[in-house]
Amino acid sequence: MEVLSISNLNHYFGKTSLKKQVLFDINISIYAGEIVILTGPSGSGKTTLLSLIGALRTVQEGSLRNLGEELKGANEDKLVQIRRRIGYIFQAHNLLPFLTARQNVQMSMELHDKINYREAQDKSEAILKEVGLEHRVNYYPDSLSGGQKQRVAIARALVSHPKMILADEPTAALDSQTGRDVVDIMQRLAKNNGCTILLVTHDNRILDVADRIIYMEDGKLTNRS
Ligand SMILES: Nc1ncnc2c1ncn2[C@@H]1O[C@H](COP(=O)(O)OP(=O)(O)OP(=O)(O)O)[C@@H](O)[C@H]1O
Repeated sequence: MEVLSISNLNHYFGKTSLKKQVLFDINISIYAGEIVILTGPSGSGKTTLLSLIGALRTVQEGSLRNLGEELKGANEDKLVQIRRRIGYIFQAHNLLPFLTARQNVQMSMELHDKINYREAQDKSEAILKEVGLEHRVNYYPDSLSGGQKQRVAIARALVSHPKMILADEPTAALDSQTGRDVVDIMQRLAKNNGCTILLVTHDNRILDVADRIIYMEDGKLTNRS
């Protein structure tokens, strides 16, 4: 089943004479449960494409259907609904420093779902255990290592069982073993939940987790696998 379908997508930054095209005629389909890595040189447009897919930026030209909804021309309400069905993991994990690991995970559930406090607490603790942080549930981000923070971010992205995970350089700040552990956890949890992962990375050490690798250069896609 197709979860993402992009056709003839173009994107521009700036206006009038400063207008610069950064994405050129992007066409891509991604299927349920696939792990796809998007890689390519710095400045080639990967983050721009990921943010369009994640409904974080307005689609200007072409068609982008994600999770059954057309994002081109979608109103803010629809964009919000789509964002709720996506888990985001970024290089800077964006944990709130004044909340513990559990509270960071739990808060995302309380924002998303109609769920009572006790249930949210249990689910948050269960997913932190799954990422190997059962001993760090009540720690604040400042007292966690980089890899542990990134695992909290993964737990937070996955706790609501999103159909899609979008990850931008999730291992960039990590040493190679920790980076490896983090993607292995993402892969395992996503496979268990039937979730699709689109991961932007420069990190050659993690390319093997992908079912498919898509290469981007100068705003264009080339399929090398
Ligand atoms: N808000 C913006 N305004 C103007 N130009 C932008 C903006 N964001 C990105 N760009 C330009 O768009 C192009 C693509 O940037 P993008 O961040 O998508 O590339 P990337 O492949 O993700 O790079 P990196 O791997 O370094 O993160 C670059 O030329 C960049 O300078």
